[in-house]
Amino acid sequence: MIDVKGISKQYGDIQALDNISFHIDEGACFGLVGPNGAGKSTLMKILSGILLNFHGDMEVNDWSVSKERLKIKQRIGYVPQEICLEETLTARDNLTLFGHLYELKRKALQTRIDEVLAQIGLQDRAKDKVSTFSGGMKRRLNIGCALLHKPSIVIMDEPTVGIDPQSRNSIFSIIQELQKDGSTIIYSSHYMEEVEHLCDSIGLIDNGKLAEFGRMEDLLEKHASPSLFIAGEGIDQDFLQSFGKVERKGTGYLLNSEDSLQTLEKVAVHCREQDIHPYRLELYQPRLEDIFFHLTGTQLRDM
Ligand SMILES: Nc1ncnc2c1ncn2[C@@H]1O[C@H](COP(=O)(O)OP(=O)(O)OP(=O)(O)O)[C@@H](O)[C@H]1O
Repeated sequence: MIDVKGISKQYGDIQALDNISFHIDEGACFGLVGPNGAGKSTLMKILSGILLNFHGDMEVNDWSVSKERLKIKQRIGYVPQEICLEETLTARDNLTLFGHLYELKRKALQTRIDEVLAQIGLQDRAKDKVSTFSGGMKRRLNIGCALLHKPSIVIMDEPTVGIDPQSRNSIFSIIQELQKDGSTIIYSSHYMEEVEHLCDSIGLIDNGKLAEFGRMEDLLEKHASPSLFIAGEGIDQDFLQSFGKVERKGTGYLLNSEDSLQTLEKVAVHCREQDIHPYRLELYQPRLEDIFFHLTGTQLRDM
């Protein structure tokens, strides 16, 4: 169990984190979601024990990060957002270098490196220089370096930025295997679909503040009042606003009302009477992206 207790962090005048508190169950895959600059990396670095100068505390199984930082660090594997590898060395040599940082001994280290190479699917490229690797392979090796000491908590800061869909899927598989083996995962992203796909609990962060956190299914249920999506020629704000609250979404409009099913019937009748033929008229279940927008007024994309 990880307990984050009132963490705040300031860089000069910038309030990067403002009194953040949440908890993560053991074995969970926790997604930290927010737009660029929201404070995700800062929080990840504090949770990893790398960034020391902050207010508040974090407890891992009742150990406080401010008092038992080294003990906690041994249980954590941190995958930074920036690729942190030596390009002129092979994959195996990079892993050996990181293994030495974790003070793993020679024979045990080589055995562990073989296990990690299999885990990240790079056995065949172990002897190749990192400079010959694709972006996705570098990302996987970056993850491998954080797994050498068998951490029970793995913290990954936007590990899929700038890679192709195939590499992304293989990173998802690595994460799912880690979770199956009992690890707790903390995963940050500004791609909502990734988090929906991978994580069982989430924290939504915007402008240094935690807008919401909890189990994914509880959150979806809490914010899940369906609305109506309608699009077509002749359908505009004036046409719809007598039925409820209207907002533009993509090529059409979202219509929020007390009873969306009843509204759908009324809109359908009205369309027939007016000889208007929508090409889409359907109930729309909010996604995490909508919930985030509803809570913060901030879009996750194009920031
Ligand atoms: N070392 C630093 N010095 C000064 N300001 C910083 C520093 N690191 C981060 N910040 C600022 O703190 C805020 C939060 O940044 P942070 O990198 O934690 O956000 P993020 O959610 O991880 O963003 P991204 O998705 O772009 O990585 C931003 O306003 C950023 O400019």
